[in-house]
Amino acid sequence: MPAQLLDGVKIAARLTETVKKEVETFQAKHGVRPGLTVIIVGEDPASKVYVNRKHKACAELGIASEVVRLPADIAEAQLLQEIDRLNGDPKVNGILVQLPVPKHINAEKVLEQISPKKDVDGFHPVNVGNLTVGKEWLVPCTPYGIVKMLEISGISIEGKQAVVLGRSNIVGKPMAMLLLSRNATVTVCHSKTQDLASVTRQGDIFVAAVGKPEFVTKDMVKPGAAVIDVGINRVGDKLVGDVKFDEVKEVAGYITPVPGGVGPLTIAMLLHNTVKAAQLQLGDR
Ligand SMILES: Nc1nc(=O)c2c([nH]1)NC[C@@H]1CN(c3ccc(C(=O)N[C@@H](CCC(=O)O)C(=O)O)cc3)C=[N+]21
Repeated sequence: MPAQLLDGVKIAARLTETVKKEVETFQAKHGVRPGLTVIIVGEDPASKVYVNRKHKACAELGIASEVVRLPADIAEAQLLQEIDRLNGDPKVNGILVQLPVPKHINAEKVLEQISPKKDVDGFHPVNVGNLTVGKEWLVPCTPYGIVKMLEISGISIEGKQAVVLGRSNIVGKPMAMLLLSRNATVTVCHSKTQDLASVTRQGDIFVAAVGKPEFVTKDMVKPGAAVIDVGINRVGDKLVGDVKFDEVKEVAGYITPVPGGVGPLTIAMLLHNTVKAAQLQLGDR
């Protein structure tokens, strides 16, 4: 029997409904709307698409959103200065610097410049540390969205074997932390893992976040597993995930499509984090 499809658009809409109520409560209490500023450096066309999506999603919810567009050749020091300005602006509750940034800019330094209370990506070392000690404060949007999707879909995590393929700071590592704190037995595997398929086949929950188009084949998947595809790879004019969807759906129990899976959840959790950041700054939490 083919896998049940996990519909990210539908689940994101549900999550967004909740955020909308949080925005209304916040506004009633404080008389202002939560505000998000996205900084985009240079002209990457894919980045533009994401940034427009975020902007639109904010508008629908009553979150004030601004986009700061900076030239690709901006000096690092100037970008850091711009972040400082936003750190000090009380109307700005969330700051997101769209990644990747041009090569002459040190991304790590940029992320560390953002005030941890405004770090809606959850990438600042303070927030990484919080997550690691079990304080879920501002949690990276993609893995957080995946946990919400599992919960809403009735896929239990506790006691399960969870396999995370990929160890990025953005997805793999925080994903592992979230699953671990929900009492899964977590394995993180990657490009240097020996006999990879025998490892990934252990996963009742299998999160693929390697950034290689259709890398995960059916022999790598445990029958009945929940397969979560984080990949967004442009192949020609097509968007494909890290999972070979057509064959893996025949063995998996649940599977997310690309597009329409994890991507929309990422946006929903960004909105959630923006409200949460605003609440933190105004002492609601
Ligand atoms: N600081 C930072 N934070 C990010 O969260 C961040 C980033 N930089 N840089 C780029 C990636 C990518 N990302 C996506 C978000 C939503 C979709 C999304 O909604 N995708 C739709 C459709 C995508 C399409 O049609 O192009 C889907 O999967 O159904 C995709 C990708 C956030 N990122």
